[in-house]
Amino acid sequence: MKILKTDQVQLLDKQTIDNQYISSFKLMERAASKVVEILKDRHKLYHNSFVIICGKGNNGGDGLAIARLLKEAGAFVKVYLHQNKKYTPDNSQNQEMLDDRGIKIEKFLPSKHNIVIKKDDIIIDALFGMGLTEAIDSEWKQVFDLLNTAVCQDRISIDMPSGMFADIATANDSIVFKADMVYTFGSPKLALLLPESAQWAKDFTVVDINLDEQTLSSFETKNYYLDKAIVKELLHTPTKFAHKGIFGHSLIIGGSYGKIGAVALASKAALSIGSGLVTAYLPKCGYSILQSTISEVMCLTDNEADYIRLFPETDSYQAIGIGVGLGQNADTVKGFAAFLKDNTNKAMVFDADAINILASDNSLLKFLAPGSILTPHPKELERLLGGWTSDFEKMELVKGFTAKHNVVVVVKGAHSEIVLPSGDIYFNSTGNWGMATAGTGDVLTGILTGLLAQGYNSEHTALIGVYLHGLAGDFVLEDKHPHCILASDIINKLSSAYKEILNLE
Ligand SMILES: NC(=O)C1=CN([C@@H]2O[C@H](COP(=O)(O)OP(=O)(O)OC[C@H]3O[C@@H](n4cnc5c(N)ncnc54)[C@H](O)[C@@H]3O)[C@@H](O)[C@H]2O)[C@@H](O)CC1
Ligand SMILES: [K+]
Repeated sequence: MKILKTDQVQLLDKQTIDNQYISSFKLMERAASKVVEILKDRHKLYHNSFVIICGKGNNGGDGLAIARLLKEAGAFVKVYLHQNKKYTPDNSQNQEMLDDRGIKIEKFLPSKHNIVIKKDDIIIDALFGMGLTEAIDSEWKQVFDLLNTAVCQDRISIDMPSGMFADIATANDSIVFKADMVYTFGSPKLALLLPESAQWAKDFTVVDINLDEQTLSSFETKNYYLDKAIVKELLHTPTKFAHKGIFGHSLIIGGSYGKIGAVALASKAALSIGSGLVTAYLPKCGYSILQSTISEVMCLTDNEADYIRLFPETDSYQAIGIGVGLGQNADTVKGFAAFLKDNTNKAMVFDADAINILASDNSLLKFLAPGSILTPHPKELERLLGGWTSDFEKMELVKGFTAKHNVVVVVKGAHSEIVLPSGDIYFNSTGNWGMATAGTGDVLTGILTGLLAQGYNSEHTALIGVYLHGLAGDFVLEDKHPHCILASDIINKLSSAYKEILNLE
């Protein structure tokens, strides 16, 4: 799914109105009724009352229409409207419709208001949406403080949390509504996908309002929301003549004393995603552990007992994943550098200490084979790139890195960002907070290595792998609370993830 800029969203709304021969009022009505349908699932309408705070524009128009439709559905609503000289035509029309139905609209000024929030209320924020052009003025502070701190049942924003920009950074000290849930129209807005926005948008749901497909497909973008449709297109379907040779041989290099489990997880994940064969290369201390943990994995050991000094030959393998549990012993670091220089044509998956070693000696980066995949978590990324002042700046830094080294970077997080050498970014849509636990990164490394081994190119590997990893994590939630997820649970649900994408029972 494409992520659109503000001007594209505005043009798309306009083209939808033109091409579908509908009025802008009708489109607003469509948007409002979709939100009300979703609200009926989220809340028992009769148990709470909805306090709807509306602005002067079409975001406020949405709020007014939602108020009317909620009232018609039997809910108790209280409507506040920003007092203004001018409203958009659809906003005005919705005000009249509320008047006609005897639903009172209480007008307020930011500096003088009598908004009351009770503990059973659900706040709906429809003050500013995609029309926000500048930071909200300080005269609004007391209104937002009240809305953000009052005890209530739920805080919902329409389209965007008011005060938050959709595709540029919003300053940390800005006046912004703090939403538990944002119902955003058409496609996710870029800012909703970035970690720094979590303070204002805990979660979001994309509300499909049947915007014009033809216009949508004509838009150019560098940013995508990685969904099932994209991944389904990329997956190969093997024939009955397949044999283990064509599914490739993966090599997982890693492990040090006390961190052999990381190699076990990555190796098992590589097998489970479909690599035909998997060999693990680790220090001697890991041999018995690995052999007794996973029967299907072959094992090669270094001469050292507790860490890796000499790295293996790679000719027999279609894919290599390196770094899980590796440690940073001085001999390991030296061996790793020599290994990189010997393998400048072999695209690999780099994780954990492999990334830390690259970060501590930038001169090694020029030896990365084109198409390599790096999977840093935020701390590792910071070591690799230095700091940044906002997530928007971070994106630009990562794009510079992927272009310069011709590699793919997966920035791990709630919506992991897959950054391609072209500068295209895919934000993952699967996964949950329970996956922020030990070993899930090792599992991802194994998945990516196993996909590379099957002949997927690096870009497709990263897209398929990150999506399946998150989806498998979502399947774990069917029988576990997020707190209880183990990395190995994710491996056990990879099959369900595959089946879901391929629509198999
Ligand atoms: N255009 C359409 O057909 C549709 C629009 N929809 C809604 O319309 C919204 C956009 O509506 P609008 O373009 O009217 O804009 P908004 O309702 O988001 O904002 C209202 C107005 O506030 C003013 N403004 C901007 N920044 C301000 C600030 N810091 N302080 C005070 N005033 C400020 C601007 O003049 C802007 O036009 C979307 O977010 C969505 O909720 C939906 O109804 C779907 C259809
Ligand atoms: K809003």
